[in-house]
Amino acid sequence: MHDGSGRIVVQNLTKQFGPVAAVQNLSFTVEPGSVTGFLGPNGAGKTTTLRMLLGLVTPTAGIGLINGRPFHQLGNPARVVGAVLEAQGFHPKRTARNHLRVYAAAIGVPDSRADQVLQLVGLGAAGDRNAGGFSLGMKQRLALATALLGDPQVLVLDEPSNGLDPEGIAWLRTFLQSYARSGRTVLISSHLLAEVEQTVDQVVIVSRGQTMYFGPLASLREQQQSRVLVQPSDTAALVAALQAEGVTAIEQLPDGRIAIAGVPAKQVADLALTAGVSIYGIQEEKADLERLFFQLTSGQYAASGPNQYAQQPPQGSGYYAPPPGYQQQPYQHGYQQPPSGPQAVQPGYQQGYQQPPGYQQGYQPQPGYQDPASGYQPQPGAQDVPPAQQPPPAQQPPGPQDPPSGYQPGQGQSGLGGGA
Ligand SMILES: Nc1ncnc2c1ncn2[C@@H]1O[C@H](COP(=O)(O)OP(=O)(O)OP(=O)(O)O)[C@@H](O)[C@H]1O
Repeated sequence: MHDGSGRIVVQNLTKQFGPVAAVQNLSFTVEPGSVTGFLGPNGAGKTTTLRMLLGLVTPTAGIGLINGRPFHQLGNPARVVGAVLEAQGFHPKRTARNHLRVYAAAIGVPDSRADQVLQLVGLGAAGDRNAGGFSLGMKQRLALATALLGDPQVLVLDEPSNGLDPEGIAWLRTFLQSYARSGRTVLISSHLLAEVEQTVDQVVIVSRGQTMYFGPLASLREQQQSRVLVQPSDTAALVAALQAEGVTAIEQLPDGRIAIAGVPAKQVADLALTAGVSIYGIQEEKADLERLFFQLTSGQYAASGPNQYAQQPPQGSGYYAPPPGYQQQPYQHGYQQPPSGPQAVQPGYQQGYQQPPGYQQGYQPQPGYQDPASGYQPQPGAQDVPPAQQPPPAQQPPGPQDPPSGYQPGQGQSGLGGGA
């Protein structure tokens, strides 16, 4: 039996697809009560990791656990984990309500749950419409509704904001935060930090299948450092003057300016004056999280050449500093060598999650839901279906409502926990 903790543990997960190292030694933990963002550029290995966690891909090495168990040992996984990997695969001629009823029957929850989850995701008025006519955003909501059918303790969503309009994104944010604050676990992937920045409490940032950062978003924010952007009359002379003063975090910008981190603008201007360099423009720039994210992940496809002014980044400043354990390479503009091994994950960030203020407010769990610590209870009605009458696990919903061709259990509407 699983431990009911709501905890996701990814331990040294590795997946090699022939020559492609999709995921390399990835480790992180997601605690209940939080929304965790799983972030990285296209091809970073996010989907592969989630698919391994959901038992859809066999790891080359390592393990993914939900409630202390691999997915296939969860019993009726749809009651533990709801997942959306792709908002695809709905039968186009099936109404949203019927789609949900098929899956409700497959996991042994009553038909009435279909209407409940339609309401939950804001599709209450669209239950009689065929899913084939849904917009991408509506399909995202329907996929989420499917994932919620089993009233799961853990939600795993791959790029859930795809196709949502701004109102939909705001709605999803509130929904996921409320869901987490009711004591559940939410893991969402995205390739855009900005998209989830206001939603997530902690982040796992991956690049080229490796962990670049794992910890609270607040700590990542604290690592930011402002830069001074300068347009000097003689760049080489100013760089030499800065380096003579021990200033090494200097970057050549494409527009001809140089960016200097770790020193105030006044010091740069004074140094320039002493060196006889005129300043045509100077500006203090507050680093934003997006740029830090880009710097952590840009190695994946970066093709920029070496920066002629590049020096070793300042240790511990957090601005360019990679996690402890990182083996320093000659620093290149826009390029960060990834860390190797689990020790690259910042140790302090693995500490227990602190419940955010307002915890237990917001999302109201289904009646009958109990805190995981006291044993997870399926929602009322679910247990009304005697085990003998329960349909077999939802490999394929039966009969005339068979999924469209190309459907694979666990894809698309994998609210059944990847095919349960
Ligand atoms: N079945 C597969 N066979 C071969 N290579 C694969 C397979 N699945 C994924 N890959 C490769 O593994 C790497 C990671 O892919 P993955 O889909 O996990 O990344 P991602 O971070 O989810 O990207 P995106 O944001 O674009 O969805 C990519 O290089 C991809 O081409």
